[in-house]
Parts: sequence; structure tokens; C-alpha cells
Amino acid sequence: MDEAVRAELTRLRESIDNIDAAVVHMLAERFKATQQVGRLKAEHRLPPADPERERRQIARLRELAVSARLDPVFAEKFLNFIIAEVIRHHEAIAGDSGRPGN
Ligand SMILES: C=C(O[C@@H]1C=C(C(=O)O)C=C[C@H]1O)C(=O)O
Repeated sequence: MDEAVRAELTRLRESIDNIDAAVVHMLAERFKATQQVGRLKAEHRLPPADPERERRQIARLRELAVSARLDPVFAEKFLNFIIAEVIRHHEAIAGDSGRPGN
């Protein structure tokens, strides 16, 4: 590979690695918050999913994506993927808190 091409590829990949690290840290913080929401919901016998809240988040994220020149369809799919995992966690928390000893 041409030396200049290799250098450019390395520079871009370093940036990608930093962004991926930031994404992991941001997701970890988001899941910390959603776990607390899950515990709060379980304590107060609230349902794991809140479709109205999700609808507002998706509409907001799609708008943000458009202004950031990111594909809004992709943004919606990505958020739905994360929310599905969060709901799974909330269902597990609700199940556990319903067991004797919890
Ligand atoms: C975190 C919550 O629970 C669920 C997960 C959501 C999310 O990950 O953003 C949004 C709505 C709920 O379906 C919440 O109700 O705020």
C-alpha cells in the first residue's frame, strides 16, 4: 500500500476508534440511567414499556438525524434496537422484584 494512503487510513481509523470508545461510554451511561428507571417502574408497578415516550423520542431523534445529515431511518432503527434491550431489562427487573425475597 502507498505510504500516504496507509498514513491517511491510520489517521482515520484512530478517529473511528475514539468515536467507538465514546459510543460505548455513552451507551454505558444510558443503560445505568435506564436500569434505575427499570427499578423505579418495578417498585411502583409501572409497565416496562412506554410507547408514547418512545414515539416522542423517535420523532426527536429523526429530526436530530436530519439536521446532522444522518439517515433518519437508520437513527430510528438504532434507537429501536436500544429501546428493545432496555425493555427486556425492565421486564427482567419486574420479574425479579416479584419473586419472594426481593
Ligand atoms: C427508559 C424507559 O423505559 C423504556 C425505554 C425507553 C428508552 O430506552 O429510551 C423509553 C421508553 C420505555 O419504553 C422510560 O420509560 O423512560
